[in-house]
This record gives sequence, structure tokens and C-alpha cells, in this order.
Amino acid sequence: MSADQPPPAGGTDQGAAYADRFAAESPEMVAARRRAHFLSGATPVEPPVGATLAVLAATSGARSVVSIGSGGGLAALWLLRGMRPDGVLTALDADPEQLRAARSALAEAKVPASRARLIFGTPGEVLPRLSPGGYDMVCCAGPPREYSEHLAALLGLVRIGGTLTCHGLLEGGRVADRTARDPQSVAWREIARTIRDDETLLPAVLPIGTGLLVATKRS
Ligand SMILES: C[S@@+](CC[C@H](N)C(=O)[O-])C[C@H]1O[C@@H](n2cnc3c(N)ncnc32)[C@H](O)[C@@H]1O
Repeated sequence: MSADQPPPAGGTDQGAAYADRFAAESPEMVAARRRAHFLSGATPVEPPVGATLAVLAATSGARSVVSIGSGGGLAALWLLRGMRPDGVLTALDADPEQLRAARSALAEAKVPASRARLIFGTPGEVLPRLSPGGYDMVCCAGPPREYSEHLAALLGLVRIGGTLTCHGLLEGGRVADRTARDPQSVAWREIARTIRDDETLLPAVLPIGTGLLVATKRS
């Protein structure tokens, strides 16, 4: 791999490599991944994670989805692949460059403007403007400390039968190491514990890509 290539999207063992190849990305997704990498180095959803988001969206017949920390729009493209054709994705990010990149990704993929709302802002600024119980899925990405304090509000957006996802909790493997007390690992454990202990939710950790925490709201 040359220095100007993005790193492999998923894990390094053969199984992870197969899962990466299986979840084929469109040319627009490949371009969005490349842009996101050169913009910030932040990890967008790996192909198996993106494919899982699309499957969850399709399974729930998702019409309205929120993407927190939209980044360069890769998760948005996967979600739109699974959502109903009349579905609308609301994506927010506090970095204008990332939002611009997301806009380009959606335009390149010829997503009609009516299917995506891109909002500049943090969860604290934007969540109060969204309808409680109005969303089939809420998909969180980026540093967990940026949205952990808004977890109740995020769960409040999800309709009964809908799903919350949080991407990246297994990155670096520190969340499982109880001696790791860095702020990011602590925030992940707090999020995971809150979700696991909430009897209204049915949760699972999927060890794909850098990890996907999923929780379906049952009541
Ligand atoms: C890993 S990237 C998201 C990747 C994207 N979900 C994807 O898969 O294509 C994380 C994003 O979270 C955004 N972010 C970080 N802190 C934020 C905050 N407090 N409010 C809104 N967005 C934030 C960053 O600007 C970045 O674009």
C-alpha cells in the first residue's frame, strides 16, 4: 500500500477481508471514502458496517433516518441504499468541510435533493429541532464523548420498533480492556452500559469493521 492510499477499510484477517469484499461499494462510495480519509483521517463506516446499516434500513422499511456525524457522506449513501425510495435522511455534522464533502457524495450518486437534509451543527444544537419518536433509525458516528451526553435525546428520536446504531466502539480494542481509562473508552463503556441496561431496548454488539452497537426500541 502506498502512502497516498487510504488504509484497508476493514479488519486484516481473511474473514474480515472477505466481509469487506462482499459488501461491494459503488464508485461514488469509493470516492466518498477517499475524500473522507484525506479530509480528516476519521474512519468512515467500513463496507460491512455500511452494508449492515443498509440491511437494517431495508428491514425496517425506513423512511426517516438521522445520521449524527455525517462525515463525508459514506454512511448516508449506505443508508439511502436501504431506505424506502421516498425516505428522507437527515445528516448533521459540525465540520462544514465534511458537510460539503457529504453534499458532493450525494450529488455524485445522483441522490435527489428532496431525499437528504444536511444540517450544520452539534447534537446539542440540532437534536431539539428534530421530532421525538419520528425516526426509524438514528445512526451515530464519531467521538462517543460528542454524543454520550445526548444519548437520552437520541433514543427519544427513535420510534418504537426503530433502531439506534453507534459506530466504532471496538476501535483499538480498548473498550474490552478494563484497565484502559482513557476518556474515549470510558465514554464507550458508559454508552454500552446505558443501552444494555435499558429494558426498553434489545441491544447487540456486532464485531464488524470497528464495531457496531445496535439497539432496537421495543417499548
Ligand atoms: C468518523 S466521521 C463520520 C463518518 C460517517 N458517519 C461515515 O461513515 O461516512 C465522524 C464525524 O463526526 C463529526 N463530529 C465530531 N464531533 C461532532 C459534534 N460534536 N457534532 C457534530 N459532528 C461532530 C466529525 O466532523 C466527523 O465528520
